Amino acid sequence: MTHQDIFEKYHSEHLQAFTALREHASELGEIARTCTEAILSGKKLLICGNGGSAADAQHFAAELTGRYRRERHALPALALTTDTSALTCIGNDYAYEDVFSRQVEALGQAEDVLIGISTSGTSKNVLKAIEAARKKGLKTVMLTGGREGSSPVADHTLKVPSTTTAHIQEMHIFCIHVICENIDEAVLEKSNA
Ligand SMILES: O=C(CO)[C@@H](O)[C@H](O)[C@H](O)[C@H](O)COP(=O)(O)O
Ligand SMILES: [Zn+2]
Repeated sequence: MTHQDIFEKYHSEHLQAFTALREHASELGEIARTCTEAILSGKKLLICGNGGSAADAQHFAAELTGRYRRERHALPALALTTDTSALTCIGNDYAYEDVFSRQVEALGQAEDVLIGISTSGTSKNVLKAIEAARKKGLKTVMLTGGREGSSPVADHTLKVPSTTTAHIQEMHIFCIHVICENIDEAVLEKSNA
């Protein structure tokens, strides 16, 4: 296959997933509302995921603590994927599936939002983080994909209509940016009122 063939195939698969995502706009709206309400009431977002989704968790948190598109005050969000001492201690002394849930137990407070990102929807550490968050009274959100076997365990779940990890990740980052647009809009509206 030439680059042009690869490009056309990849572009068309991406477009198919992106077009189908339109059907999930209202679920994404619910998720954005959950995150926005938490931020407006002084609560924080905790975000976790593995591999590419760990990068997405960090990207998301940085949009809030740093900035997204517009100038505004810093907002509280934390990726649970960045503290190598915590990750290696918990992974080594307990189990890899506990690396996020243990941090949720330590850092999560009622009405914060835990966002789990998993393209398969089956990563045990992400599922355990959602369980731990529920127990502590956090709101829970899951960004996942359309594969069989991933059943919703969170208060709000967005299943991207694709079964290809790469395209699910591409849709996740789009969704994250839409959530950030909503948060910025509400925060700026409040600070200008
Ligand atoms: O980015 C990729 C593949 O595009 C990989 O790093 C991928 O994120 C890893 O295999 C993850 O461990 C997959 O976990 P999950 O999305 O199924 O929860
Ligand atoms: Zn971004």
